[in-house]
Amino acid sequence: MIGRLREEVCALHAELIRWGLVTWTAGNVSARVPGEDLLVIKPSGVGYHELTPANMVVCDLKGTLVEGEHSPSSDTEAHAYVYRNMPEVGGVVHTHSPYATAWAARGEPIPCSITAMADEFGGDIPVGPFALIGSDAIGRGIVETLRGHRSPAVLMRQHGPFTIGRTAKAAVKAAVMCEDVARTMHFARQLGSVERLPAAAVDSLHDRYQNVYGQQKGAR
Ligand SMILES: O=C(CO)[C@@H](O)[C@@H](O)COP(=O)(O)O
Repeated sequence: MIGRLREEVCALHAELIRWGLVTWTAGNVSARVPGEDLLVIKPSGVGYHELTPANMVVCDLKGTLVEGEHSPSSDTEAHAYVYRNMPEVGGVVHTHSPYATAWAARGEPIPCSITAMADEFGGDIPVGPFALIGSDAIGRGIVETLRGHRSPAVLMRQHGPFTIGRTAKAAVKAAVMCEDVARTMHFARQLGSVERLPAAAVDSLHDRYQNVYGQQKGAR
């Protein structure tokens, strides 16, 4: 299981580069090890082109290194705090994607004014508190903001987006969609005012997208 997760987490880091969500060594992806108090995450400060399944790091859910030659990501404690406090979460992602990070820099939630936001986020993308790196403060801010919230993304104030998902792949998808809607809403706001969708429409769109869209059972 851990070997497969090393491969999956390594491959998902390449998606952050592919979708233009990170610069240099910023950002990180982790996956919970099912049934274990463990997570797999990238090594800190290692270039994306140098990441391999073998240099992924295994930590316990306090953020302590369990297996690996490298120091774990600076955000390991934040990811670990989320896993300890949100048992339904299987993956956590952090990026510095430019448009979402610009909304975070302003401390402004992204208003749910387009159907793509209702689909993936079920409402606004909220802002979490500013917190310094290197403790579980960021993790506390993520959990405080997202617990009971439909959005899988939070804009940590003056820092950048963190996303969660049932799997690491779902958390990466949320990070990709977060940057996509942050960009669209940036353009919309630049050229005029925007209006939120009616709550009933958001509920209906979110339900369809989460439960029917695509090849899900009952889609036909
Ligand atoms: O923003 C932060 C920490 O929150 C960056 O240092 C982070 O994106 C990358 O750090 P790591 O290389 O994962 O240690």
